[in-house]
Amino acid sequence: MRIALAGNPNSGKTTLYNAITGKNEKAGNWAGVTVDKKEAPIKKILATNADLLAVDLPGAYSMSPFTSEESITSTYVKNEKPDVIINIVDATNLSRSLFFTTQLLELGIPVVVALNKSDINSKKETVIDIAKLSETLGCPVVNTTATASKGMEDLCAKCIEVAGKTQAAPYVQGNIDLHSKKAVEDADKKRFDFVNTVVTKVETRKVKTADTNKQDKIDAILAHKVLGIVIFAFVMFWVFNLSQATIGPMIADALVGWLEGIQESIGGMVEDASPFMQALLVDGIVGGVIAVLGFLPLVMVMYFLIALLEDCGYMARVAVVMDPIFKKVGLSGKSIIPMVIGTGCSIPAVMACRTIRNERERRTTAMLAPFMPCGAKLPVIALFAGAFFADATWVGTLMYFCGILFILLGALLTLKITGTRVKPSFFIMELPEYKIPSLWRAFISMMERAKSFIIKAGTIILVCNAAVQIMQTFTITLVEANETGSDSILALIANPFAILFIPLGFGIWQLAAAAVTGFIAKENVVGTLAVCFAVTNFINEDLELLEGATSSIFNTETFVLTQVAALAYLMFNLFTPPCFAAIGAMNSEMKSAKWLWAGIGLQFGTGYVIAFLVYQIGTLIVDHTVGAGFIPGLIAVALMVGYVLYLIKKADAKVNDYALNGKVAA
Ligand SMILES: Nc1nc2c(ncn2[C@@H]2O[C@H](COP(=O)(O)OP(=O)(O)OP(=O)(O)O)[C@@H](O)[C@H]2O)c(=O)[nH]1
Ligand SMILES: [Mg+2]
Repeated sequence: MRIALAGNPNSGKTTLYNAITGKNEKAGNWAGVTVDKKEAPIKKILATNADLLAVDLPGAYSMSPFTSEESITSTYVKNEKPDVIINIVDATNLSRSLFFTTQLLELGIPVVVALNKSDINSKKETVIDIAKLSETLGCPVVNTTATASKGMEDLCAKCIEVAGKTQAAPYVQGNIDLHSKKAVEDADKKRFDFVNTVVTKVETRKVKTADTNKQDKIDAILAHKVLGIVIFAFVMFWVFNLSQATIGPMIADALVGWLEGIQESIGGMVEDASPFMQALLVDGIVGGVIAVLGFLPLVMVMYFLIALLEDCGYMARVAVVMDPIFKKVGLSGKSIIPMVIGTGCSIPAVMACRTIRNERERRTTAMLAPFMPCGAKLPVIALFAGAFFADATWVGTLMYFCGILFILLGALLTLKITGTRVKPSFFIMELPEYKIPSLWRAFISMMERAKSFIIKAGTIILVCNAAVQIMQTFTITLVEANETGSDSILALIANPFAILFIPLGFGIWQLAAAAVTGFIAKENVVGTLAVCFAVTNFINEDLELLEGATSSIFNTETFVLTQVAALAYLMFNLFTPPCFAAIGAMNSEMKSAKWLWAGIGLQFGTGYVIAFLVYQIGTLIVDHTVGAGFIPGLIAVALMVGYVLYLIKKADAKVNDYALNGKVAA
């Protein structure tokens, strides 16, 4: 038996789904977290009857969808005909929620209403007469608190009870002309009137204005147009400080020590094997994986903090703060949600673009969201911040805000190139109430993400490291490469790229190889460097600054990477296209090959130009002379800029053309 969970955004569908299925799908304190349907069997303890299947759906305000994720919900309940619908209603906002409820009740599928967040109602002394509501709606109503798994048995029992039965709809719209805006509006108004009479009948509120005033006062500061941005910068600084400079590295130190112990014992076990096999297993596979895993605590602390910020309702305010800025470049505050999600991983971030109604805005956001430093890029940031910049915190924060800046610039460029005159899209975001974030939920969310980080390290990263180790050990004729590996297969493949990177300050084959493997997965940058330089522990003293600017491993006899070049390299890795998986997600959300290739082109262009500017201008400031490869680099950058200007001009001409024709017609 299939039970669909449907209801308004942010009503607690996913939390309830997790409670009855034992899954850990992402829930968050804002509207539009779930963008795709998810299915899982309901836990046996909740129902004596076996095969119950729950389907979590994206939030919807009505059966006539506005956004593509809303249409997933309406299409699902209409076409897939679930056996029962659990309509999750936010009990703190009955009048808004029941609009959708009355529509669901018209479908002829048995409905059970879950009056969720009933804990908040008890606190606020809002009382809802369940018996009366159930009688008026003609379906069972159950009080639930999904966060505490309360009311779940009752809910499941009611579902089994109503399955296969018919319910009379309390309100029937009748036939109207769906093409007439007026007719639809009138019908909606009538429905609202009906809902309001129901609410007045069943709900008694003890009005507590003091409470809402307190929220408004906090919002006046946190969502203030200027102060809000300063506070956001301050908050992100602390997120990076705790995750990358203080708590994160402390835990990482202990973890790496322990992992190195394991590596040694594995080394002991294969003492008798051939030197090649030893190197492959101990340095290549185990060493490379450990180098990446060493950063796990940093990533976990960051995930934990972001989860807390999401849960308390702060991130929804950030969207409001950013809205006016994003509007100027043709996006809206809605685009900030994919970016917040992007600090975890670009794939769900790109998928979250579905909540954006305007097609151009949606594609632009999907193309630019990967500029946010995701969890996989964090180890790269931490490595370079630690190795080259004693104060690790500002590097991470800077990269975060550079990500936002490049998103804004990219959006502006896209706007100019597509030649669209911006019709400001309205951004209405319901601000969730502030609440004390749950440490437990943040912990669960952190563990869920940590699990995928570990799995990735043990699979893709492991295989890549092994491949890199093998390619570094042998020449193309399959004899052993020299000590430095400069005649190895890896060097052979990486050298052409290294030449392209000379104007960016890192024309070194090892670094080029790491940047290239980074397109498979960004953690590979760290893994490949670990294998190439035979370093396992990037966290502790190995990388402490030497006197002067650069760290020990990047300051060998063969090459010296300056601080400026290191920053350019870091930015190149962060702001070129994301990993292949994220590009796949971009492809499926954009649904246009032209946009996809333009997006990848823009990402490559951005990374290259930024790295060039950082390296050349930085070198000019530090050494009073431009860096290597300045002229060829300048030509390459000028060509890219020229091409973009040409596209803008072409778009402008098209727009003027329209304007002219318009005049003629008038
Ligand atoms: N106090 C309280 N909070 C709840 C309850 N159920 C859910 N929440 C919170 O409400 C917020 C939204 O929960 P989600 O489960 O993500 O809501 P959703 O309906 O799946 O939202 P979308 O996927 O965006 O449509 C989260 O911050 C939850 O912790 C509840 O019973 N009581
Ligand atoms: Mg959800």
